[in-house]
Amino acid sequence: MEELKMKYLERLSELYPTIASASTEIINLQAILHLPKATEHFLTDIHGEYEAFSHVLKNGSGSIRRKIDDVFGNTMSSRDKQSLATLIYYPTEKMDRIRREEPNMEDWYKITLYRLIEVCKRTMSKYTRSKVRKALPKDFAYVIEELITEKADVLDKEYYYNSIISTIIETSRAEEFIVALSEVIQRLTVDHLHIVGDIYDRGPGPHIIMDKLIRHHSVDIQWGNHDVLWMGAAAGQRGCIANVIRICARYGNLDILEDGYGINLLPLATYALETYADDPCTCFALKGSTGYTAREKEMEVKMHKAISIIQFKVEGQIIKKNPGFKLEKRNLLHHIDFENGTIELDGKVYELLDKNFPTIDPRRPYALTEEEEDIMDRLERAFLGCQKLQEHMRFLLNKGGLYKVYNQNLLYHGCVPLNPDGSLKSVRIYGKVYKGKALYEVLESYVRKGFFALDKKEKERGKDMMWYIWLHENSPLFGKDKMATFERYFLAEKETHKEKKNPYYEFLENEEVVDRILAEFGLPGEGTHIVNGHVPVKSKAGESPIKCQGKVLVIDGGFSKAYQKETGIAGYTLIYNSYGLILAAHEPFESTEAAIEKESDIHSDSTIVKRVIARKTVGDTDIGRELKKRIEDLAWLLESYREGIIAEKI
Ligand SMILES: O=P(O)(O)OC[C@H]1O[C@](O)(COP(=O)(O)O)[C@@H](O)[C@@H]1O
Ligand SMILES: [Mn+2]
Repeated sequence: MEELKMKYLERLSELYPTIASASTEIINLQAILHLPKATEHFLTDIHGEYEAFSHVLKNGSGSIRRKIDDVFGNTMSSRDKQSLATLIYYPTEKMDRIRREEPNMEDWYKITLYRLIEVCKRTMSKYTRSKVRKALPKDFAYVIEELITEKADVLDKEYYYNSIISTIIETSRAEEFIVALSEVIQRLTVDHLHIVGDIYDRGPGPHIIMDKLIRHHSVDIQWGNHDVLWMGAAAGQRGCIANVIRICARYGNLDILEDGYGINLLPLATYALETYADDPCTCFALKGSTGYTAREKEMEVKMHKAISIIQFKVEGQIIKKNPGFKLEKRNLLHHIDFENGTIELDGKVYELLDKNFPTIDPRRPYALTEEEEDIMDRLERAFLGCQKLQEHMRFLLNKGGLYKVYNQNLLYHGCVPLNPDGSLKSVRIYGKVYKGKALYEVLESYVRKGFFALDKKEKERGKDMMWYIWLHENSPLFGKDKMATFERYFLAEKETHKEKKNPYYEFLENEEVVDRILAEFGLPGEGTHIVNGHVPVKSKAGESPIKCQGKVLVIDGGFSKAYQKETGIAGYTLIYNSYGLILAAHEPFESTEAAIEKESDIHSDSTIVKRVIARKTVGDTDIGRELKKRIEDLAWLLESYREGIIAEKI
């Protein structure tokens, strides 16, 4: 036998030193292969909406409610079922309310514990004992296991069971126990979470979402253009920093930076107040600014204008530094006629809605003033030095990437850039040409270089590449011909605001093109899907998230409040369980408060995208494939023991 093989066999025999231990492991693994496939959830374009996000995580996009229905059927009223569901989502808060109204808490504890244990049993039924054990809270692990496993050798099961429950109540541990059970149910309902990009921007709590994701037991993230923008900012790329601040200002969310990340915006605020003292900055009105005083609003509007102008200048510099990006056309400041307050674009003269540019020198329009330079300098240091932001970005780097292939599904945020004829578009990145998967891979490598490269030039390239990914026509995460930020602020003519999508979006119903993309990423054949976010699905206008007979699922349903008037719903969750693919469309989420008080849930309207003929098992998944390989190796070890090639190690 080859030396290497023998070495491997020896190593394996250290782990499974006897015939008995190797065969037991084979039996265990075989058993796992036959368990139903664990549930995966896919969420996308969360855009800082942490309350809705957290609710969807808690309710498993309706999965917990479905479990309650399965367990109790008609034996429980719909109201009671909803109460039980709310308790599972928000156990502490719900019990605070119940205590105020319930005359007999002891009775309530008994009934509730009984019900929770039943739901718990159902939730755990498809996992191995060892997996369940790992999910159990330390304090209650033993008791929960006693309660959820059938005790064949205990004669009076009911008595045994009741006495455990009574002891829990007598020792005043009922509420803690209820919280523990609820959390286990939540935890095991969603086994794995996929985030298909855009955690950041528009909504108020991306940093809270990141904290939650970091604590989540099993998650992967495909970066969205907004996430990469924040990554670029955290790496100190000035174009990204300016955009991040501008978007926070636009949505009245500067406190994400100030309170959430502790980034000092005072230099920018003072500068904006001075520079635009008498300027109403009407073009820079805020999109969401509830809870602001008039003075606060005034200040934010001025900051919004100040950082936007800085952004246009800084971007001009990046474009000049990187001629390979071919973005000269997007440099617009030098087309402004500052005397007349107009701009010439493609031979046409437009009147500017705002004519006050005290900080732009018409001879050197892209040069920062001394003060602006100083502000950017400080901001750069603040972003680079913010520990929490760096931690969040490190998490994105570790758990994420630009795309993922998982259980026969291809996940990415935006698109695969295509030519008008549907073929893969070739894109030049720092002098070399890439397309399809290779394009994704080179871009991802540059993102990582932007953080980790030792070579200064490569690191700089990596940083600029993050800005490129944010807004470039050839970026798979952006996929539109231009980002019309300048036009949207300064021009009334709507046609100039138009951002034309890459041909990719026209081919979503074209099976040949879709199959080609899937094959490009190593997924030829049946039973594969593309899961895509980024472009809000206008379900109100009759658009369906299910494209190409279910091969493509575009699941950006507008968690972002700003987009709900277009989409008509509050986001989608795709659920992939052992029975197939289900798409849940959520109705707008009012508030956590209402969810607890009124027991209102995100109404999840579910569509079955695909029902499998035979229930999917672990054996059908990526993990299953790995387990099968392990079984093969173990069988080889076993044979080697039996054939005398290797000795047992007892
Ligand atoms: O509506 P807002 O916040 O002004 O943002 C508009 C900009 O956001 C983008 O839609 C990008 O954000 P998304 O990735 O969420 O689509 C740009 O194409 C557009 O210029
Ligand atoms: Mn996006």
